[in-house]
Amino acid sequence: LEDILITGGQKDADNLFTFSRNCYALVIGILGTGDFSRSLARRLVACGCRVVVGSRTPSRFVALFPEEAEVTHMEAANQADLVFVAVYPEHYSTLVHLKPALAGKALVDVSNGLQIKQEGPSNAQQLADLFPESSVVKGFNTTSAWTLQAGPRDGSRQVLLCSDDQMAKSSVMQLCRRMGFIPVDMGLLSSSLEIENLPLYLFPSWRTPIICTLALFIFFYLYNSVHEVLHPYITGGKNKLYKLPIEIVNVTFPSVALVMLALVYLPGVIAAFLQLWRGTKYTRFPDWLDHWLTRRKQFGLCSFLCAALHAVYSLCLPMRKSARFQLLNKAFEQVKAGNADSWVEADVWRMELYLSVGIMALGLLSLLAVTSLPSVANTVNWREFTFIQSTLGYCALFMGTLHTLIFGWDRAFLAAQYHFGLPPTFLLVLILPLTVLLSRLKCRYLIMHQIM
Ligand SMILES: NC(=O)C1=CN([C@@H]2O[C@H](COP(=O)(O)OP(=O)(O)OC[C@H]3O[C@@H](n4cnc5c(N)ncnc54)[C@H](OP(=O)(O)O)[C@@H]3O)[C@@H](O)[C@H]2O)C=CC1
Ligand SMILES: [Cu+2]
Repeated sequence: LEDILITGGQKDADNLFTFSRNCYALVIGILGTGDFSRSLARRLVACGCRVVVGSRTPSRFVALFPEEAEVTHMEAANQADLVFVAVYPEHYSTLVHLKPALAGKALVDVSNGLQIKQEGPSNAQQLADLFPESSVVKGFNTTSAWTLQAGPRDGSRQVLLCSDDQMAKSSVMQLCRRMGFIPVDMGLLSSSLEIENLPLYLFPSWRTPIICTLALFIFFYLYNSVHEVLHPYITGGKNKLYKLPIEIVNVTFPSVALVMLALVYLPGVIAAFLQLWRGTKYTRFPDWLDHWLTRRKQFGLCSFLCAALHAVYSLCLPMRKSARFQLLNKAFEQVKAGNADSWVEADVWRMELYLSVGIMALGLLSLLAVTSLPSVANTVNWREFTFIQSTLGYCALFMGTLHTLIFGWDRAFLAAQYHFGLPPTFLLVLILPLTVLLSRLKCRYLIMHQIM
């Protein structure tokens, strides 16, 4: 077996060698004259390949292709060593008359599905069934016509490829490198279903975090509107609708940011408790916890976005006309009352501390967000990464909680006076981070005493 593997490998290597040497002399066929075909032809011509384009009506489209490319009838595909099928899969069956011309050649299926498919056959497998004598390679569907045309400088460089025929796949990989892309071997043709689904996914790992952010935002926004707009209107007939676009949004964002940040660390705590409870770390977590643990980065980035927006909104608060009028009115009332000094030491200190802690929390969150980028994360080792993401993350959570505490403690009691009970906002915003912080300390204690 080893012998076969070695000689097989040698043969492959030889083939690759002759292929790469002949790449310039190689004839690449493209079926179809659509957007994809045009961009691909341009790219191939630019890297020195000979291109033959097969069309049902060549005369109509010849002007759209670079001069170096030959646009002829479909049957011309038999001149090519490797053929790209740039035709929609619905029309594959109209190509069957090319079966003899395409026999023994590598066919590249670049098509995308219209919807996410859980079960096969994929487009590439259907093409392979139609052309059993050709070797089908799936690839380039994740590369847009635009990327092909602009060249790989300005777009994604990875091209995912799969095929049952190792030789055909190697040739396409080689061609890929010639064109400046990075081929990624995805294995056998059965992977084609996954490759076809890839461009159709809509932020799959972001769905839960975004839904959570939106739900929390709506909840806190409604609560704050009732508290700050509806309540003064009903009890005092005051019109406070002007608060809706900025002030209410501004007090809503930090609550969402803090709860989302707590939700980054909560699953880790639950997981640690679960392991302690079970007395082992060698059992699987339930699916929901698994799902939650893998989405922590997205939760954190949503939290960062809310915190950053809160900072921008806060900076804009004094710019508003309403703030200026309120300031003037206050000043006038003060003059009328003959009060020369409105300095309140406790209020001053509270504001200074509250702002300072808030800025620190935002700074730490930015650090967490930046180090979550793959290119930055790759430059730190595992210990450094956990130090930043875990220790500094808890610091950010602590500072954020402190920020809310200093700002909101008297509001909570104020609201209690209005027979509102303790505002649920305040409760949720404080209880969740505090629980996480406390249980984290407890976990540390348990681990330190080697109970795990
Ligand atoms: N556009 C893009 O950015 C990308 C496209 N793709 C895939 O590439 C393939 C082609 O896409 P695109 O170039 O945009 O599509 P177009 O509609 O622009 O082109 C399709 C071409 O197919 C040819 N064709 C052959 N047989 C038939 C037939 N029976 N009926 C209709 N047309 C036929 C036509 O050329 P003629 O009239 O000369 O025969 C036509 O120009 C698709 O499978 C798509 O999923 C993949 C990634 C990106
Ligand atoms: Cu704040």
